Amino acid sequence: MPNTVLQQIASLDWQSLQSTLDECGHVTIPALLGMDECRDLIDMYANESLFRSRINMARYRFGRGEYKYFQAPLPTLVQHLRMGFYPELAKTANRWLQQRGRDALYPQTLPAFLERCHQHGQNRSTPLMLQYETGGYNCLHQDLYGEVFFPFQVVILLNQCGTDYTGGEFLLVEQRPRAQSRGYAIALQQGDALIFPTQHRPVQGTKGYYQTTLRHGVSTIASGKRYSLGIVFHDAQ
Ligand SMILES: O=C(O)CCC(=O)C(=O)O
Ligand SMILES: [Fe+2]
Repeated sequence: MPNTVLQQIASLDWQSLQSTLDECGHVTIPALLGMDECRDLIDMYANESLFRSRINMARYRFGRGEYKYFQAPLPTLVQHLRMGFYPELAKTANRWLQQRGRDALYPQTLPAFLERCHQHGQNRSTPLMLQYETGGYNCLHQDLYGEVFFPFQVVILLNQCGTDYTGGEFLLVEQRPRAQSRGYAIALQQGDALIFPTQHRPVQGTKGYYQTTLRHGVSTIASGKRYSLGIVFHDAQ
């Protein structure tokens, strides 16, 4: 497979994406994947040999639906998405730390960051695919899998809202210190990638930056079946 996704990610307008991330904490990249790539990923879902484990969400009261963690080595497209997004998001992550008077923490490349995960006993791959049927949903949560975690993650919607399913919006809830929480309902289209914070983001206040806490989830699928791909950058314990 050619490195098209790597090239595509590298040629995005990162200056504009970075400033939206600074302002809003999250940003959508429309149609990063084409329909064929989305379909190929959905087809992978049935191939058990590609995954290390399958989670029935209702069993853990995580929601209603199912997800599977990819087995390492990751399929090329998934690996390229993880490799391609990491360096730019590491820059944002380090800039956010520096805004809050902290040292830059994130190495420039994904292999260097994963090496740190491995040193902390986090060896299991975390990119995942999720499948929800009518009535399915994903409770608000954070994807932290150990002491080491990357402050951004990416989700890509793999099928089409309105055609393949209805409902099922991506939800992001931002808890602000000493204030009420704010909710964002993000209606993604097939192939769209959404970058969002794993746990926190800095917000400029009158006396410098303060930190908000984020959780994400998915609203109820009113009809049909919804598929998504989650790119988590840290490996799991
Ligand atoms: O299905 C979704 O859109 C949400 C997936 C999710 O929770 C994740 O990628 O971490
Ligand atoms: Fe998640």
